[in-house]
Amino acid sequence: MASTQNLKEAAGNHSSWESLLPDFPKGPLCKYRKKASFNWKEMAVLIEGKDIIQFKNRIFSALESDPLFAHHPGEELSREKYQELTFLRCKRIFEYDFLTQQEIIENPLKIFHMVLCIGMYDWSPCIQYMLHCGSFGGTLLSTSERFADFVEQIYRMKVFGCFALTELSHGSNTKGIRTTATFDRNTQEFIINTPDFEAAKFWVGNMGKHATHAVVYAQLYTPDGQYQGLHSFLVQIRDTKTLLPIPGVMIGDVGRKIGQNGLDNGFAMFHNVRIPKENILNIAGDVTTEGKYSSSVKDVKERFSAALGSLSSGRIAITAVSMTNLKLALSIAIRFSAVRRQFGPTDDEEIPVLEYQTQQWRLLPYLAATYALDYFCKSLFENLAEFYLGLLTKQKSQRQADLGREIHALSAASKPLTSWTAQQAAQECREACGGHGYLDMNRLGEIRNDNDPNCTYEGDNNVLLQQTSNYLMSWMDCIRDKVPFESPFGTINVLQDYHHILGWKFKAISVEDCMDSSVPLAAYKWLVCYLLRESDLKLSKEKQSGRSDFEAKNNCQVYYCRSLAIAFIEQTVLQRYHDYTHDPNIPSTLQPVLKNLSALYGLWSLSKHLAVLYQGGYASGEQAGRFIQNAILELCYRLKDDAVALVDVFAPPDFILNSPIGKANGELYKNLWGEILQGSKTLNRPSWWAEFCINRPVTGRLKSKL
Ligand SMILES: CCCCCCCCCCCCCCCCCCCCCCCC(=O)SCCNC(=O)CCNC(=O)[C@H](O)C(C)(C)COP(=O)(O)OP(=O)(O)OC[C@H]1O[C@@H](n2cnc3c(N)ncnc32)[C@H](O)[C@@H]1OP(=O)(O)O
Ligand SMILES: Cc1cc2nc3c(=O)[nH]c(=O)nc-3n(C[C@H](O)[C@H](O)[C@H](O)COP(=O)(O)OP(=O)(O)OC[C@H]3O[C@@H](n4cnc5c(N)ncnc54)[C@H](O)[C@@H]3O)c2cc1C
Repeated sequence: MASTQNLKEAAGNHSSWESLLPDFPKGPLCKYRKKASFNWKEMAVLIEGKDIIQFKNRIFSALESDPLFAHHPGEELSREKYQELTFLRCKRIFEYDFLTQQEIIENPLKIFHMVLCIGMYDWSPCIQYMLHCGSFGGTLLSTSERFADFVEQIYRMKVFGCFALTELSHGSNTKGIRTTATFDRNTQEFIINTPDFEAAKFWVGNMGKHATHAVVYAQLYTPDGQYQGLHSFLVQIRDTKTLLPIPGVMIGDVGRKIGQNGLDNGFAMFHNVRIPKENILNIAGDVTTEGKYSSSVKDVKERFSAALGSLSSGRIAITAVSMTNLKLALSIAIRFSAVRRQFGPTDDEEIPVLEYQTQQWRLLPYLAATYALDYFCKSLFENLAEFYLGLLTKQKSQRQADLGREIHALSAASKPLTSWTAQQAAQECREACGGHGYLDMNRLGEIRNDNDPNCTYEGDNNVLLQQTSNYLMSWMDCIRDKVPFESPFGTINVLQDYHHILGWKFKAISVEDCMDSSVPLAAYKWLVCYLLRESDLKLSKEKQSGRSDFEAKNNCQVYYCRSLAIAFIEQTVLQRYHDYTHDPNIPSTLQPVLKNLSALYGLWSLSKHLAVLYQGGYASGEQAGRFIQNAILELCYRLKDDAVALVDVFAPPDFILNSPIGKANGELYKNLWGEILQGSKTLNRPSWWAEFCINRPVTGRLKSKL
């Protein structure tokens, strides 16, 4: 549903938008801006609302005016300097204190807008901040009152935190974690121990150089020798006055990474480190003074879910981080494509590369995906806020448990979908900008490399998709027995009509028929039901042929459960975006372009499943596939004149985007040339000039004499 406030503001008077969103400088992009079918400012107000636009402007201009955030063209920072700068910038975010508690309560979505604005500038300080306030602080905040005073220290940056789950030899398999926490009744302490280096905590963001405290996951043992499963503990790892390691803790940095090098990812080994009894995060279980394990959650599996529950918010955060990378990459590639000219119908008339069908087809579906995923992220964050409120208020209802399961299933698939889409888009945008896309200063390499770990951390994408398909498969008994069911956010309610939907067929009889997202949406509903049925059948067959549960599940992933999880999340994104774009309250000036985006996202995503649509009998004959392909091309064509304005809606200011070829004035060559000449060493003779001019090589001097 469209936000009523945003609808009112979009319908409001145009002059009030002007001060919020100043016009772009005149230049080569004006040609496309004039051709747009809608007013980009009206669209921005509809999508974000004035309050958020003002809030974002406040953050962007604070960063732009602050020398700590100044760009230094042509300068290459060492890793150590970059880590220092990242920390100083993170500290500055605390000094700005952009959000009051009251603002967070009134609109929790502002937290995410704030961090994403900072991430648009550079992901390193943003992720450092999120790990500290979100993964570390948020986990303690939602645990119990016991940590209230400590949480105060987190948000005042008196301590600095990290989240330590992964070990050198175990990441995805969290049950395989080998760090131990043994309760000592005599001293009322837990003893945290790393059995050997393969069980060292590894990859932990902030741990490498500066975190003072960690949420450490460990296997709990009570004094009776009983193993109580995976739990988390608050452990001090460095002295807050000296940043030297606490006795018994060996900590270090894992080294240079492919991206995000401002962040210090680290490792730690604990040699019988003692922590107070109160430092167990009593989310699902606790230990009494006598050393007895107590838990209100009787089921071991449920305790495990609760111990890992805080990962869902991280996965939703990463969904939003990836979607933001789409915005950055597309802003650059589309502005470039609208100005860059190559070839033309006549020798003396070259046309912008955006006019080429191939360029449109390579970029515009990602633009449509950005709009659909942006809307989805916000709706998912609202779902998370509802779940989080329940956690904070200690809800123990069945609904709260169901919310947790659904949030887990959604976040375990939304992270893969969005991070992979951004990964592919960043590469496509890089190539779409030709050689200039490969220049570091144009930022597409940085976006691609910084996005890359989104596919791995907070759970490897392929592993996470199994969680979503497990959740979907868990409804099969209800479906078979025709027992009514529903989920709190309604995302699985489509399965209520499973038997009926399986009889559906592709019905469109022309390309024009396919130009609305209702067509791909219907196909997706069938696809989800079909893949669910096939996955279930495959699992039964595997079991019947004598395979163990483990083997059977493993043999059902490729083409079955994995595809099911992907189809489900794409269908969910499309359903929400379709409903939004077809809301009768959307201004008529914006609805046509929004509907085109929705249709393009739906058809383009669906086109990757064409083989299955035919295989399962939903589509038959040549026409269905041809209609879908032609509709995609037609939508790309219809959207190409809107593309620049659509990017203007979400592109951050030039200072933040920091890409000469992506600047809002479209002066591609002037911007690029200017930036190159600003480099402090661009025109210098190399410092090693004498190696050529004086120390000439003696050809063959080192040739083997054998
Ligand atoms: C001013 C500012 C204030 C801000 C404060 C406000 C705070 C608001 C909170 C916002 C938080 C924002 C956080 C931002 C963070 C952004 C960080 C970005 C940078 C990234 C850093 C990276 C950090 C990391 O990588 S941490 C390490 C992550 N590691 C993993 O994710 C490991 C992946 N593996 C697993 O999770 C599991 O082992 C899994 C899921 C593969 C399961 O393995 P297994 O096969 O052993 O178990 P199952 O049998 O499948 O599961 C049993 C049972 O449990 C259920 N379950 C599992 N996980 C969850 C879960 N997370 N939630 C709920 N339920 C879960 C599972 O479904 C099963 O249930 P059944 O019903 O039995 O099927
Ligand atoms: C930049 C970065 C920052 C990180 N920050 C943190 C942090 O702050 N805190 C923290 O605790 N961790 C952190 N991590 C670790 C991260 O969470 C793990 O890397 C992630 O959970 C994946 O685990 P793994 O590396 O052990 O991969 P593995 O589990 O070893 O996976 C290797 C491959 O095997 C495949 N695979 C594994 N299991 C299965 C299966 N059952 N079925 C099919 N295929 C499978 C995977 O798909 C993958 O391709 C970070 C990682 C990175 C890269």
